Amino acid sequence: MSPDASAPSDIAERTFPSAEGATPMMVQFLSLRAQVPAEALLFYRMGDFYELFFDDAVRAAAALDITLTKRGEHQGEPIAMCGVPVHNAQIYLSRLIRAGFKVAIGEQVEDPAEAKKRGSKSVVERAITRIVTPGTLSEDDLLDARKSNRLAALARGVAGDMALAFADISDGSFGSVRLEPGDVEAELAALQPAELLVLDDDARVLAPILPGTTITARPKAKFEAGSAERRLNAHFGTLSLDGFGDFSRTELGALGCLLDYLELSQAGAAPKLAPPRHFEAGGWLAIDPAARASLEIDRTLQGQRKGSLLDAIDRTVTAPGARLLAEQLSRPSAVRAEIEARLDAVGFLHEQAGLRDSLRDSLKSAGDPVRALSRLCLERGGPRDLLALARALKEGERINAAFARLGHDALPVAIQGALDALSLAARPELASLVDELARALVEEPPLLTRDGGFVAHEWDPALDELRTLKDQSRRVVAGLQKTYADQTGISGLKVKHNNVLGYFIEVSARHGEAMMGVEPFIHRQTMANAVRFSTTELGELESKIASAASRAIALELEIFSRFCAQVEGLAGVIRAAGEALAALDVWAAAAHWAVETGACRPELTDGADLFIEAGRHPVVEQALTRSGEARFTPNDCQLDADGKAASRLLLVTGPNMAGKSTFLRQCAIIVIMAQAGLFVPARTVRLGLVDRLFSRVGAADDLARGRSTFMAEMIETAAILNQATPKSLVILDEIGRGTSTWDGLSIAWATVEHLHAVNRCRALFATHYHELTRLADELEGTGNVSLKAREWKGELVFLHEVGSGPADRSYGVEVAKRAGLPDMAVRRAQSILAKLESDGSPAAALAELPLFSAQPAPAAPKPSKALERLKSIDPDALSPREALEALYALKGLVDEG
Ligand SMILES: Nc1ncnc2c1ncn2[C@@H]1O[C@H](COP(=O)(O)OP(=O)(O)OP(=O)(O)O)[C@@H](O)[C@H]1O
Repeated sequence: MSPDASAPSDIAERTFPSAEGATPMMVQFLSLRAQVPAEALLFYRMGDFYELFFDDAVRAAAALDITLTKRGEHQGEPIAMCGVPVHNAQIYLSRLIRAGFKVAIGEQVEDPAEAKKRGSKSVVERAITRIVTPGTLSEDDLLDARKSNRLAALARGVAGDMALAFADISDGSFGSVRLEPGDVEAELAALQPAELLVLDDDARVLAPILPGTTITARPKAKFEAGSAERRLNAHFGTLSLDGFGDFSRTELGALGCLLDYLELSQAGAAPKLAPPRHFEAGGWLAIDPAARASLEIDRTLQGQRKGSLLDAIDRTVTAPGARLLAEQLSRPSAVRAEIEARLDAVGFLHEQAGLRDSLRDSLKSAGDPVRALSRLCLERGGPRDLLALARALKEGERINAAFARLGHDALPVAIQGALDALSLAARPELASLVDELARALVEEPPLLTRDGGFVAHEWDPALDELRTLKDQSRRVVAGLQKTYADQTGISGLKVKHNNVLGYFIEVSARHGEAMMGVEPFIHRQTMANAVRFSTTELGELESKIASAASRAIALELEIFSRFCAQVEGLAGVIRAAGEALAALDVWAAAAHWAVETGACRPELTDGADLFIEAGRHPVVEQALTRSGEARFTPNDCQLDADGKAASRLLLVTGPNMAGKSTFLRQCAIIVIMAQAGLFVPARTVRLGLVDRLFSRVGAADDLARGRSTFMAEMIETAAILNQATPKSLVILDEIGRGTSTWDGLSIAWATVEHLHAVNRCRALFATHYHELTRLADELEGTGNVSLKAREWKGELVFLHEVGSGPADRSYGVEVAKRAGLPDMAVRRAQSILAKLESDGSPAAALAELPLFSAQPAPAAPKPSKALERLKSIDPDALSPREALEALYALKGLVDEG
């Protein structure tokens, strides 16, 4: 969601009043306020509420649509205030975060009773325990289960180099990559961070082009490599980071800045991250932002997941699997061995239907162990997280056993690696943790540790004893009801409990009188219809029960933290197991989808070819199947950048609506899916790996950056011509539409020539300029294909079939007619087209009258008899009498009409 209007960029400029003349509580508030970044709102805990004051209150009330009130005065002005209840603060937090706010939490860190001991006016101690920002979330209800939530940092090196670091504290991943300045946009588009840390200047440039990302400016010092290195070493307990990878100084700066921000946001308790991974630049298929958007890989042009490629092919059954698939699709690999390894895994599961189904069944119970692990390491987890870990690891073991039963001695390496990561037999410490957790926790533990009740019976004798004591005392209390009833002879006497009186005896008002002053009853309360008493015995039992309960809770909490410590100690292997489950889910899902849709394994080569036989567009095909309107027509594509086996560049022509864009997009999507390690929607595909994918399909304004459609198109075309290499794939659709015909044709022409002669890359170029098709005769390695259409009984029928050779004509006017253009306009278009086609130049057509004057001229009125007669009269030749007669005759003719 884009930031709300009330989450303004000017928020950093805010100031709060000085503490002069403030009440002690306001002094504390203002001092906490000064500790948090200006742009964050402060949730100040007061009992059961988080209160907001001053400007924070005004902004939060507007964003949350809650009542803005006042609380006292400060420096003669009323203090604006609003608040949210603590018990459902998460809902408000999530709304504020989604609206682009950051929220600092000022918690009470002292028991109010302790504060009272210092004097009745003393203020409860409070501290900032966390700053919640879009990139630093770990709570389930603040996160999208099927989407990663990344924090990224972009650093600039002294030598002009750049680096991007990224982390997801919800799963602990952490890494960085070096970047060329020209790659920044593509990299950010692939990563889609929830929050990006940058230097001030970059914030201004990047904010308009990353609408879904919160941009947070950080001071230059935070990117400094030396202190970053020290910070990283301290976090990982290492002396050098060399063991993790070959990081540049700029990468270290980015990693350090990111870690510093995490520490700030978690108030010092930095989450346990996985050791940083260094990613090689060039290890991925770079997809330029325009291509990513127009191919609708993980969201449509309208920003929705539904209708995207990811949505159409996602058959994962776990949230971590869904996140991994999204990640692999948005960042396909360019390393052949890596892709082949994934394809081997998918291929194996493609063949093993039974195993695949049982694997998918098992995975359904595996949950989201990596996010549970992160919450536990952040001390934000609960008993359900512990249980989730144990269940996932147990499921992993079952999966391992299922593969072992099959007795395959040659499993694909990737699958074997995942199974090894899941093997508990190889990790006795983990195995015993899983076993202990399964025994220690109840079947359905509560969400929070706070109230206890999650440790199973018979796990800890001391806990059982306390629980027995509590239960026994309760039974004794229940027994006392009968004793007291017998003693007083009041059968309606009840022993009840509430938080004020604890256990008490309640009798009706009528009986109450009789019990007054009678031993052992002590009068406590007289109500309208009832009287309440206590006894010393009940009081003693009460405190016995209470102390047993609080000791039991303390013991449960101790057991919980012991487990947490064990989990943290094994975080690395647990994370690896969680990642293995996610990977298995993706492979099984890809295989499942491939069987469902008849997809094939792509053959990868080191060449520069792209041979697609019977390729399909998975999203368009799915839409057609669902609507039942038509069947998708598969199409072939043959490209070879070396120009040996096929053309390097294909000009694609054909009528509007014939399927040109679909054809172009499906070729790009097949490349993306293949390099993501997935089976592809085609009969066969042979693909020489692509290093960069560019596409300009469909016109869109870039109003955020003040660019018209034509300007945006030209900037993107310039980027393509400047960057495409012989290993790239370029998809261009109707370049040069948004300007005059001759300008457009010239630009399109020059673009084709440049791609052919300079970039020498594989390219598909769809155009309506038929003049361009002649280039195929001039330029070696350039060919024509077209989408076929037929006229049948005066109607245009699209075959959606790609055939060789250029299109004979464009049928644009017929398409306009089908779209419902008024008849008059259609007829006029037909006549202009006929003129243009016969004269070859617009001049003749332009010489004609514009549209509405072109209607047939009204027939000239028939000359009237009276007029003809009048014309024939020569007045000088008439006598006065003859003139009078002529006048009568004329009048007669006029009257006749
Ligand atoms: N191969 C196909 N099989 C079946 N239907 C198809 C196929 N390709 C396209 N279509 C249908 O035709 C519609 C138009 O396709 P597309 O947008 O690709 O046409 P186009 O030639 O690019 O049109 P324009 O030149 O107007 O942009 C699609 O929405 C789809 O419903």
